[in-house]
Amino acid sequence: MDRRRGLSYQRIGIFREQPMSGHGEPIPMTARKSGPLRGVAEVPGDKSISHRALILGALAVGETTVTGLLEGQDVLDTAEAMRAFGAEVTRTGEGAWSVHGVGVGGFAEPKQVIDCGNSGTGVRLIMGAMATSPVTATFTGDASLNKRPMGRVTDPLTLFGAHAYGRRGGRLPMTVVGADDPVPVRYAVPVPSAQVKSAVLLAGLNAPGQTIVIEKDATRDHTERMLRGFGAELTSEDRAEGRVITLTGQPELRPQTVAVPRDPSSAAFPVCAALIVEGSDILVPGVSQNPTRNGLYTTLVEMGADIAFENPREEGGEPVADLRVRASTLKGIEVPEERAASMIDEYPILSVVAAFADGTTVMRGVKELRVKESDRIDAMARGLEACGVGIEEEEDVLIVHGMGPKGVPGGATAKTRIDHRIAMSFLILGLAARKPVGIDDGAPIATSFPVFENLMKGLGADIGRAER
Ligand SMILES: O=C(O)C1=C[C@@H](OP(=O)(O)O)[C@@H](O)[C@H](O)C1
Ligand SMILES: C=C(OP(=O)(O)O)C(=O)O
Repeated sequence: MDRRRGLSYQRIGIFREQPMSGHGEPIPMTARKSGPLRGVAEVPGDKSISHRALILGALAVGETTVTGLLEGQDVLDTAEAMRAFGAEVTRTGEGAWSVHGVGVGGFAEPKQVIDCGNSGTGVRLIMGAMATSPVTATFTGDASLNKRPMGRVTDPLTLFGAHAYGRRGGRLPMTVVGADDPVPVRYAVPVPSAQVKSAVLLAGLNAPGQTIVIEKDATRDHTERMLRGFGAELTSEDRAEGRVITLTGQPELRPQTVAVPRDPSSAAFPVCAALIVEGSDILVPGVSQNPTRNGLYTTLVEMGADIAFENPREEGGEPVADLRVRASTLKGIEVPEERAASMIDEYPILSVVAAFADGTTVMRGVKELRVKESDRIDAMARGLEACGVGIEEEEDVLIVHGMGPKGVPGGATAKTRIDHRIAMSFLILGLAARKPVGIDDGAPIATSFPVFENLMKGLGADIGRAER
């Protein structure tokens, strides 16, 4: 611990010794080779859409009701944050929530530090949402979130007139002083990031005039869809420079009824498990097929996956389908770089599937994985190597040499590094590897997929807590 820095934070009165949020005791878990997976996997609501429903509900005037909200810790932390900014947020039933919003520009100043736990989406979107209101807030998170870069969000927020004071390197804990007289901004997002884009758009809500965001590679568009749904004037055009999104500031947002579709990033785990566990045949209903999110599914089909996209329809303003998935013989492929944004959270589980494929899978353009809950390229590479899989890695590339019919040896314990997706990926690997695969800590799974263990067991997966 840097004592000098700790003291100076205390002197300026911002960073008193705040307890860092955590996930309690580690939960070691083990997965073993399983018989065919069968049944229906009803995965929880979309995490990205759940955060946005709470934040936009808090910025609307009147009562927004949400059904199918993901009740994972990341989203619960956002709910708590919205209360701290003055919204009334109530759970009315399973996945059913009510938000009485305070209106654009109506945020109150929080009386306590905002703890966003493990959630990059939560902290970055909330910073954006408050940055153009005359309030000051201090944000913190767990040991993983406090290592992640926040400058990518606070840089554009300062253009609106906000100020940010954090640890060196733009790390949490960080205090954001909202602009008294915000100005609108034109901003080309330098990294492919829906969180940065969304933070700028949410800040633009309380700036007069038009805020324009340009993204070279289109990232998930839930913020744009939902802003329109809440009555904001927003246009999105694909031009030579990329996707140009124009938002007219200071709208009165109208409260909505939001039905959150199921999360394609969570669905990825049972889907990929069914593909690699011999004889499996499962149904995963109502999974969002938003084109800015479905890159994994396109990739799996290219690898030879037997997935039927049944009953395509629209739910909660998003295209959804029921996925019927059967165990498949897969081949390694090159995943095109331009697909990365539409499957950014799915590379860890794709690298597991790739380990069982015949031939090599090359994933390029993936360096954003290094600044997620963990350095996901390193976490997957080390864990897969320990399980007997050949890996090559560069700053922006991950290559997996599939074991094909030989199968994956397994027989190792992977470090999950406070990263839910790493934890779930290695448990899925264990279901099809020759020897059991352990993880040192399954607790982070509760951030995005609290029912993961029971859902997978319900399909027939041999997953358990602690060594047996
Ligand atoms: O906007 C969002 O809801 C998210 C955007 C992505 O992050 P980046 O914006 O950092 O790529 C993704 O990894 C994260 O899980 C959710
Ligand atoms: C990267 C993720 O989330 P966040 O950035 O919100 O922590 C994720 O869920 O994989």
